[in-house]
Formats: sequence, structure tokens, C-alpha cells
Amino acid sequence: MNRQYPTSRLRRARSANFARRLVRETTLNADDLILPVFVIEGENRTESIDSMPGVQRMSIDLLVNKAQRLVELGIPAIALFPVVGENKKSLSADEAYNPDGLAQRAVRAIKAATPELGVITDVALDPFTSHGQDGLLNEQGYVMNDETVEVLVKQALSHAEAGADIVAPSDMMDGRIAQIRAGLEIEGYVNTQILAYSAKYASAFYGPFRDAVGSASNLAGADKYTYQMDPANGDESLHEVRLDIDEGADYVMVKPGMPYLDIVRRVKETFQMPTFVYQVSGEYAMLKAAAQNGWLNEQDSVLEALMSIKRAGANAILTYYAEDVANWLSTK
Ligand SMILES: NCc1[nH]cc(CCC(=O)O)c1CC(=O)O
Ligand SMILES: [Mg+2]
Repeated sequence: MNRQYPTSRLRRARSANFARRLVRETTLNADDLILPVFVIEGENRTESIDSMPGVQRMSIDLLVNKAQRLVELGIPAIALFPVVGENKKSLSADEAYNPDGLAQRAVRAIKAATPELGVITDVALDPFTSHGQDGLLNEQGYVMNDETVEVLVKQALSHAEAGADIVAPSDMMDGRIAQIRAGLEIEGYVNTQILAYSAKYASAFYGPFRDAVGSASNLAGADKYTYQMDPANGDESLHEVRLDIDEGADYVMVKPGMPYLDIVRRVKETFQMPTFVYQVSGEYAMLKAAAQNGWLNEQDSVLEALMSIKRAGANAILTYYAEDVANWLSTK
């Protein structure tokens, strides 16, 4: 027998916990996490979401308490998604830029109570349109680009005025980053950051989110294929990201997460930009359902999924598991 067989033993570095820790290439910690939250009107109110067990819509006062806990856990930022009643929805989505709207009030309350927590707002019209699309429709039912962008700019400015640290356009209209950036500069919000949902795919994994914000019933089976990306496309994501960087985005995003890790890797390698990834509602629902059935170990599989997103190139991850993960990591 050849005494040098095998030439290399990669198992040596796996043979003890200390060695595994020394060679570990990727780490996950609370600094990587952003918690998306659903906000509702009222006081001391929560509502559960059938397709997202463990996630609750909550009123602003409860959200402020939650923000305090996130700061204690070391989570850097929160992403707000307002859920308003049908009476606030219209064809023109005017409620989107109401200076005293739900999102704007939530931003003010959180920044007043926990100024150190980064607040990210969603810039898109779907919570406020009666049809659930992210933009304004023409007579043929097509989402109009430039008319929508005008409203998005007003919405983003109302968020900045309320004190949002980061505005995050999730609408996929063309040219909106440039217009929002110009609006912010003109109004003097030179340090308001833009997180561009640059490569946002027309994904079936957004289903539970649409239940959470109530846009599923308004959409009534309609799709978003004329503005969100075709899941079949990869090169196109680089084109989308390049435009958003050129237009003034501070951070770019790939969404969803786990089915799109090839895109995350390509975007990171091509642009070396801060790249955020959204582990979306459907990814949460899959993991949660399997865990609730006893089919997956929840903590291990969630940590593995998030670690994989980071390994692919993510700098930060929006995840409904953020608070759980920070708790798990702090007791590990
Ligand atoms: N502007 C809409 C928006 N913003 C975030 C999500 C999905 C997030 C998730 O599934 O967790 C969606 C859904 C959609 O495009 O229909
Ligand atoms: Mg684009």
C-alpha cells in the first residue's frame, strides 16, 4: 500500500470543533439581519396571518415595543409594510404619500423611540391601489411606468420627511431610482439612502405576503409579469442592477432568496455593491410548515438557509426569522 495515500485528508480540518471554527468561511450574526414587519391601525392590536404562522400584523404601539427588542438583540434595521383598510385604497393610490399615513406615522414613532434602529420603508403602490398592482393602470389595465414613478417620488419624499433612513422601491418601474434620488436631493434629503429592489422576480413565493397585506384578494388572480422579472432570466438581472447603481442606488437587492442564489453570486461578483437579499414570505412559509410538521429541524434549517444566502454573496438579509435567529445566535 502507498504510504502517502491519500495525499490530502480534508477531513482533518473537520475532525474537531476548534478546527471547524478556524476554517469556517462564512459567519452569520445579528448584524446581517433586517426584520420585515406588517403595520396596522389601532392600539394594542395584533392579527395573525394564516399562511405565515408566527408572524403578526401589529399596531404602531406594539411595533415600537418590538423595535426596542430588536435593538437589544443587535438587529440593525426594520422594514415597514403598511396594511390599510379598503377605504384607503383607490385607483390613484393617493394614500401612499399622505404625510399622516400609517407608514409615515410608524416611521415617526419608531425613530422617536429607537433612533438607533434603521428604518426602511417600502416604496410601491400595491398596499394602496384598489386592484393590488404596484402602479397606476391605464384603460387597458397596463401598469403605466412614468405616471407611477411620479407617485413613487411623492411617496418616497413623504417617507424621508417622516424620518425614514432608507427608502426601498420594490415596484420595478424603469427609471424610478433616478427620479427618487433627484427628488431627495432637491428637497435636501442628501443622506436618505436608497435600497433598490433591483432584481425582483415575478415569483410565486410572494403568495403569503400578499395575504399579509391583503393585496391577494384585490389582485383577484392577476399577475405582475409586465414589470417584475421572468424567473427564467439571469443576464437581465445584471442589466437591472447596473441601471439602478448608475441611477443612484446605495444598495441593491435580489429577491426572492434561496431559489435565486446564482443571481446573488453574479450580482455580487459583477458589481461589488452592498447586496441585500430578501428571504421572502413563501420561503418562510415552507420552512415554518415543515418545522411545524416535525419534518425539519427549524433552527438548523433556517440557519443553514440564511448562511447559504450569505455565502452566495449577501451583505444583509431581510427575513421574517430575524428576531428568532438573533435569539438563537445569542444563546449558541
Ligand atoms: N411591492 C410589493 C411587494 N413588496 C414585497 C413583496 C414580497 C415580500 C414577501 O413575499 O415576503 C411584495 C410582493 C409583490 O411584489 O407582490
Ligand atoms: Mg429596473
